[in-house]
Amino acid sequence: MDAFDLFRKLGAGAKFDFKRFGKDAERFKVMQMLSRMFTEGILWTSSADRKSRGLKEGRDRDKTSMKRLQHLHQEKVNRVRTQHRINVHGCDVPDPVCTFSELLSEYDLNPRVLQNLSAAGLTVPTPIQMQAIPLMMHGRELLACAPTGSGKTLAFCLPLLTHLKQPANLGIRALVISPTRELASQTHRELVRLSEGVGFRVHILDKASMAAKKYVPSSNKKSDILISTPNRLVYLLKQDALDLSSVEWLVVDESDKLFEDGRSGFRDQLAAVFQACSSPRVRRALYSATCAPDVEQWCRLNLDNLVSVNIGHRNSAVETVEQELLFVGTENGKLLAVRDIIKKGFLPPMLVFVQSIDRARELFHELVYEGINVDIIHADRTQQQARACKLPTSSVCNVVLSIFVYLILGRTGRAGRTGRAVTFFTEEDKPLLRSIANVIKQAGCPVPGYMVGFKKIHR
Ligand SMILES: Nc1ncnc2c1ncn2[C@@H]1O[C@H](COP(=O)(O)OP(=O)(O)OP(=O)(O)O)[C@@H](O)[C@H]1O
Repeated sequence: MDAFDLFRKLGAGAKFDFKRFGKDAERFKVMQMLSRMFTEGILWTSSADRKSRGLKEGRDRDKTSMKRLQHLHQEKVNRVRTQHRINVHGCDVPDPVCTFSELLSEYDLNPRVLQNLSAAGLTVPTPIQMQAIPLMMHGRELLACAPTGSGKTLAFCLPLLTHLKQPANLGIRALVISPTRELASQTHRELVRLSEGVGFRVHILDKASMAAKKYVPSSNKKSDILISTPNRLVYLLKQDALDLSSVEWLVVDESDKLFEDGRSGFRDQLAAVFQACSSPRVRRALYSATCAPDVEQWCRLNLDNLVSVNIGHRNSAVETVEQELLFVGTENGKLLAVRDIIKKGFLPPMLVFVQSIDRARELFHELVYEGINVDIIHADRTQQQARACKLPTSSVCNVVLSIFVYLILGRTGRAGRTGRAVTFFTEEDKPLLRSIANVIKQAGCPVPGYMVGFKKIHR
């Protein structure tokens, strides 16, 4: 029996004085339930009262009060969404939650999970968590877009744990697809941390765990949640070595990366995974840092009664990062500008994003020559080399060169921590400047007016 059933049983036929107790109902967050009971004809004025004043009169009066209260409630919900820049599209969207403890009473969150949350120092949900958690807890299919570092992992982990309730030898019931092994491990860690004391079997499908027999696909009845990269998953599916027919929740994390150019094969992989998750009860959620039109289009075609949630502006830069655009004239000017920033003093570490491996190598040698403590991360380096690239945040001048796209700059502003991002541009970059300046402006950082006035490019 859920909270509404209980409320319905207790309150059936009762009189509710909206004038006197309306505020209390708001305070105790039962307004939605009252309004549902009223619409379903369960909540009335008492029969004696109805008789003495005539049924119609009583009903009409209460209906007006209810409408007014519903209106007030909707206003409050809108205020919360506006304040946290939560944009939703879809029908019958549940209200956002403002505290994790609301999930106990309204959505049956396991108290031990709540305890694990607060032990980890997580007390207030982030905007994406406020809206995506209730949606998934209602079993709604979802496309959730929120900036990097905004807590998307927790936004899907909590509903998965709530949905599964407790460990069961029924096969894999929740599947998370992550684009990289690193992200898969991060999600694995989060799920293990949250489910401590509840006993869920959370497994990661990678070479290491399979070699160590931590996860054996043929005996997947002993697994509740599986996390995997798409390649490995599809490889096993092709060999008929994995049964996904018991999956009830499929989450695709960082879906924009999986759809990036050059990875169009992923769409076929995803289709294969969707097909393998053959249970009629399966629900799907896609999470992503940016709201790419092709991902949105794909979701509209493939998901059922889709709700999309966007936090902030689409493709926006993170607000905790102070963004700056700096004109450096030519390519050589970039090196001079980096040197200048370092000489003026800054709080290490610093990440420098460049466009190619060659460029990273070039800059690396220049900075080493200057006596700067610098390391480099790129795809050609081995996993060990990349892992060994550690950055002590002492007074030593640390620089890491990395190859990423512009918006990943947001990674410096994770979970509310602040950072500074400087984008160098040359004469050649001018055609792209208007779009970048607009993104930075949306994040609330100043940009010279002439930049946003540049001509729009269409492609
Ligand atoms: N409600 C919260 N309160 C405080 N910190 C939180 C909260 N939710 C998540 N975090 C922390 O914020 C950090 C970033 O979260 P997370 O990695 O889930 O972000 P993300 O949106 O998935 O980012 P990315 O797109 O880079 O993967 C983590 O260290 C996480 O523990």
